[in-house]
Amino acid sequence: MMAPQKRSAEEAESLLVGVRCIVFDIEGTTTPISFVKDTLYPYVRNNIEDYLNKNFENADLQKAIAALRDQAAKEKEEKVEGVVEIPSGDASKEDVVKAVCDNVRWQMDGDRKTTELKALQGMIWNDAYESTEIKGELFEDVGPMLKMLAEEGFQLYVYSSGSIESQKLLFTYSSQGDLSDVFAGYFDTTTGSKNESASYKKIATEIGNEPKDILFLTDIPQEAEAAVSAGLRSALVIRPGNAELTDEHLQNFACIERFDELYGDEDDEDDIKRFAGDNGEAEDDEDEEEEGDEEDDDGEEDDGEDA
Ligand SMILES: CSCCC(=O)C(=O)COP(=O)(O)O
Ligand SMILES: [Mg+2]
Repeated sequence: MMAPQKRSAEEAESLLVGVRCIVFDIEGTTTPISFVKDTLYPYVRNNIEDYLNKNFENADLQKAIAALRDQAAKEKEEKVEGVVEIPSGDASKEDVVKAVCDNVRWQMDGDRKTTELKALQGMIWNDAYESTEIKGELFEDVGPMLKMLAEEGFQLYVYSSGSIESQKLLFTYSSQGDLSDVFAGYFDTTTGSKNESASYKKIATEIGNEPKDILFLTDIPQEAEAAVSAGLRSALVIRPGNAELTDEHLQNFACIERFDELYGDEDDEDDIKRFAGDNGEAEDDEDEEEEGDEEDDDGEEDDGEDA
């Protein structure tokens, strides 16, 4: 196994030059996989039955159950092995609750990332976050770097398989305080699978930016490849507890271990701020003189109006 292509301050080029938007994956990127596997998922397993019994009449829960039922019926037709069906509305509450618990536990055993499963998980986590029984865990560089990037004018987004509701909960009730303000928007699998390039094209359209101006950060090479196929930039994030990357992935992608490595060497930092943060504000004279007739990465002369 090769050593990660770590970006030292002296030699690394910034990954942020020309970038306007940064899209963050959660599990393995902002948040330890262990938090998801050892805290969030067990909470669902341990509390699902209670949650269903207490909230059974709730309209949103009934919608989530109906979605799981439709998904299971479709997968039964497709002969998906082991699928647990959910009886229809005229079945007893007890039977429906049991089937939903079995279905959810079966899906979680396979770490499935289906929209239907993720929607119900998000609803169950709501109580845990609001009661502060759970706080969204983040790697220690995440909060400060998200705030700094947002202050510098980058538009920040989340794209995770977890439902948008659960993404908002994690960052609102995070171990580093309420970070929900730093994000301009959230995407989940209702936009499409994270392994498909079409999803990233949709995200670019929805946020109104050219794919080339968007950087996607993830721990999963297949997701990075899908983003790059859609014309986005992507870098792999290596965090403690993540799956090891192959030599090929380490060679093909920029890899970072912390978000401050996005900046590369310090000389680039002014250019990065100018591109991302200049929302039409004039540069001061000193900066303009220093820029001279530098060129942008698209080959055009830098007139300071990139952002
Ligand atoms: C949004 S927090 C819940 C994490 C989760 O359920 C999940 O599937 C995370 O997947 P990701 O796409 O962030 O790797
Ligand atoms: Mg991930």
